[in-house]
Parts: sequence; structure tokens; C-alpha cells
Amino acid sequence: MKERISIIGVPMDLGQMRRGVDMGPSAIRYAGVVERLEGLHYEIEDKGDIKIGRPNREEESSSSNNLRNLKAVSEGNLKLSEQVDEVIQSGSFPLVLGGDHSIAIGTLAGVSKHYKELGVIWYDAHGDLNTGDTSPSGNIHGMPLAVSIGLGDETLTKIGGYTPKVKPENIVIIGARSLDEGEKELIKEKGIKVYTMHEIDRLGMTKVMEETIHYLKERTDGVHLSLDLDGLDPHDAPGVGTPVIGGISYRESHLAMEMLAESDIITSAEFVEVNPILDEKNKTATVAVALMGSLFGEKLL
Ligand SMILES: NC(=[NH2+])NCCC[C@H](N)C(=O)O
Ligand SMILES: [Mn+2]
Ligand SMILES: [Mn+2]
Repeated sequence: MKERISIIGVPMDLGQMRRGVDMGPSAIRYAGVVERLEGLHYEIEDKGDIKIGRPNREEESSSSNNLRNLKAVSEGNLKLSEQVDEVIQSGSFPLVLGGDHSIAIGTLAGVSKHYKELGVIWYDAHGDLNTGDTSPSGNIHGMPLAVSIGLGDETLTKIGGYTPKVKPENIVIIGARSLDEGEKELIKEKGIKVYTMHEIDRLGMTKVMEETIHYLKERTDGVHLSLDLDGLDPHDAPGVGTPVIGGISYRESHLAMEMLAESDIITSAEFVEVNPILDEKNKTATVAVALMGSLFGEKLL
């Protein structure tokens, strides 16, 4: 892992309907992310927050493409992609704090320029593989993984000036338990590797992570971790906008992060969907920071 970590906050809440997730970066900072990682002897640079515009009501309501707030979401993601690109160029590790999951579009647009065969671990209850055509909600936070493999509206797929960002065979989804019909079809059609809760129960997290790490090590030259806090069970991470019961536990998640730290394959990361308004005393942000600790090598002894 690199010695310097650059934190980028993205106060984005326009990729879904529940306000408050724009305060995620503040909640994560308040939970002590900088101190925690400094304690692990990294040099931390907090780049502050990307400015996210407000949607123009008229413009958005006149568009009929099933992509809510498309303009403001794509503009925010363009700025994010530029920041992430700069951070990597400066030799630092980009750690992006969300914000709803639509920001993965910008993160991946910035990261992927630097790798020929970028791998992605998508730790999430959802597949986020919808397009405007398949989305039941029109919420762009349900679309970033599809966008990153080049599917969906050009305004999103072209961010960064190239498409696609990731090959479907370089993706591993972990924790899935809520997939829309179109997403299920896409997973089969593209051969995307998925560990649903069924496989996690059956194999155990140790085996799931061993297989994931082995799989990605063989075929990629960098791996981005996109961790949606709703991948965890809502008991452990209640402050999320689209909770789904029966999720990955706090313990299993720590184990997963520790195994990633040992493997040394992660080259960028983002933690998304922390919504302090829906949270219980900042529990979800605190869990996010604890997981970052493990991801960056924290050990008890
Ligand atoms: N990043 C997330 N929390 N995504 C939830 C997506 C939910 C649903 N599949 C949709 O497309 O609307
Ligand atoms: Mn999710
Ligand atoms: Mn997600």
C-alpha cells in the first residue's frame, strides 16, 4: 500500500431520493478517519469536499430518460474523476467518502485511466447494474456498475473521455441480496462474478475472500474497492438509504478488510451511502472508519 492517502469527500445525494447522505463525508470525518489512519503511520492529505451543484428543477423535470438529476450527477462525477486522477498522478492512494453510490462513476473514471486491467470489488447488497431502461426507480445510485462497463446514458459512460472503465470479468460483487430482473440478466450475460449472501453463508467469508483475491490477482493490475455500507446488515450499519436485511456482519466485514490488507491488492477505495440522518448516533460512519482501519492494516497485536 502507498504511504500517502488522499481523502476526497463527495457530498452527493442526487443519485437517490433520501436526503442526508450528502452529509456522509462529514459524519465519517467526525468519526475520526484522519486520526485513525494517521495512527497507522500514513501521511494523510484531506482534500476537502467536491462541490456538488443543485439540480435545476425545470431542466430535470423536462427530461424523460428515467435518470433522476442526470445533469448535476454527471457534473459532480466529472469533477470527482479529475480529482481522483490528480491524486493518483501525485503518487497518493485515493480514498473517496460518499455520498450516494452514483459517485463510483466518477471515482472509476479517474482511477481506471491508470490501469490496463482494473479490478473492482463491489461490496454491496445491490448490483447497481441498472440502466435507464431497466431501473425501477430512476435513481442513478443503482446504475454506477453498469455505467462503468459502458452501459447506459452516454453522459455518464463518457465521463473521463473513454469507455468502458472496467471489464465485466474483472468485477467481483460481494454481499448481493437484492437484484432487479434486468441486473440478473446482465450478470449472466456478462459473466460477472457474484458472491451472494448464499455463497457467503455456505463458504464462509474466509473462502470468499481467498477466492476473490486469487481471482483478481491473476487478471488485474490494480483493484478498486467500492464499499456500500448497505452491504453490511442494517443491524450493524443502520444509516443507509436502501437497507436490506440478512447482510454481511460487522465481523465478517472486518475479516474481509483484513484479508485485503494482507493481500496488498487494493489500489483505491471508496466508502459510500453513509446517511447520518438515518443513522443511530453516527454508528454507520464509525463502522466505516473501523473498516478503513482494517483495510489499511490495523491489527490488535
Ligand atoms: N447504491 C445503492 N444503494 N443502490 C440501490 C439500488 C436499488 C435498486 N436496485 C434501484 O436501482 O433503484
Ligand atoms: Mn447498496
Ligand atoms: Mn450500491
